[in-house]
Amino acid sequence: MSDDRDDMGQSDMGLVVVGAGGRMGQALIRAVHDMPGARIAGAVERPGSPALGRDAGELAGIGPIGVEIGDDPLPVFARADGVLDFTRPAATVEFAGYAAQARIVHVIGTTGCTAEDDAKIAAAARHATIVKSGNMSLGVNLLAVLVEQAARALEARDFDIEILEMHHRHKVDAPSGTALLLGEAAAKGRGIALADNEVRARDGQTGPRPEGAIGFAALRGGSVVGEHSVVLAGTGERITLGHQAEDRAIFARGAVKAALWAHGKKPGLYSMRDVLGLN
Ligand SMILES: NC(=O)C1=CN([C@@H]2O[C@H](COP(=O)(O)OP(=O)(O)OC[C@H]3O[C@@H](n4cnc5c(N)ncnc54)[C@H](OP(=O)(O)O)[C@@H]3O)[C@@H](O)[C@H]2O)C=CC1
Ligand SMILES: O=C(O)C1=N[C@H](C(=O)O)C[C@H](O)C1
Repeated sequence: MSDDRDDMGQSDMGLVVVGAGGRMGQALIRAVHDMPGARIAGAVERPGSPALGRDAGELAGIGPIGVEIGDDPLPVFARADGVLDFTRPAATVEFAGYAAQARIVHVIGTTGCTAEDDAKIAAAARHATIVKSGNMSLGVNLLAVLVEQAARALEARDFDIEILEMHHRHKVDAPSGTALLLGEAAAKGRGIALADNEVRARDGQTGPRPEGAIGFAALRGGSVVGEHSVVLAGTGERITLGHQAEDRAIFARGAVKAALWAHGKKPGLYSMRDVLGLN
């Protein structure tokens, strides 16, 4: 644990960044470095990663911080207060188990998890304090509240809901975690289950649109950080609610704030809406 104590004698929260060589991993290193009350307790990458042995700060562009990227999470988790995890579903499930063993905070930004992955994460939340969200930004979580309200106010027989997202060419999952989060918000507003009403793709002779469906469309290309629009399409008018992410720093700052919020909370599975007080 840390010796870095503030004026009140409180020590900073020690955070491990897993996937430290990735796009979000590097943004997280910078965000923890800049955030009062938090410090980097470790940096982990997958075995065989070219980032192994590098200084995490140097790789993230802030200069050396004396934290070498390693490939063994267990000893690093054992001396940390929390984990920031934007990696891949299989890795995240494994890290949730380790966070549960260590009884620490696990902030999960990884998207593309299956229902089976989510069940394992929920089981880990019996012992770990987990905050999981498809989007850690303030803007998107506020947008989700607005989408829920709009979906509640506008009836399914009058307004169709379509969710459009665009991301960079490297993204490996679709629809995005954010699109699904917004779909859940719309479904909640309508009082329906997303799983029973979602249309994830359209191709060929699709037939007319079923009333009450929530449709998704995903675009991939270039360096787009993340753009989401929720279209409520009526007859003769259309409402569009949207968010454009310009910098990954918004997700990284949100994740560090989530960790600080979760520190000392009892084990359980929390969302970013809990963290931001939007529930
Ligand atoms: N919730 C949110 O607010 C946000 C969520 N995301 C999500 O975060 C995830 C990561 O995105 P991004 O940073 O762009 O992707 P990257 O591919 O750039 O980063 C993922 C990193 O995790 C590493 N990794 C994979 N497996 C392991 C493992 N077992 N142990 C340690 N590290 C591992 C990868 O290594 P390698 O490349 O060598 O395999 C890579 O460095 C995605 O699911 C994305 O959708 C992204 C932005 C915001
Ligand atoms: O992969 C990304 O980049 C992003 N993933 C998240 C998602 O799937 O919604 C969040 C953000 O849009 C960037």
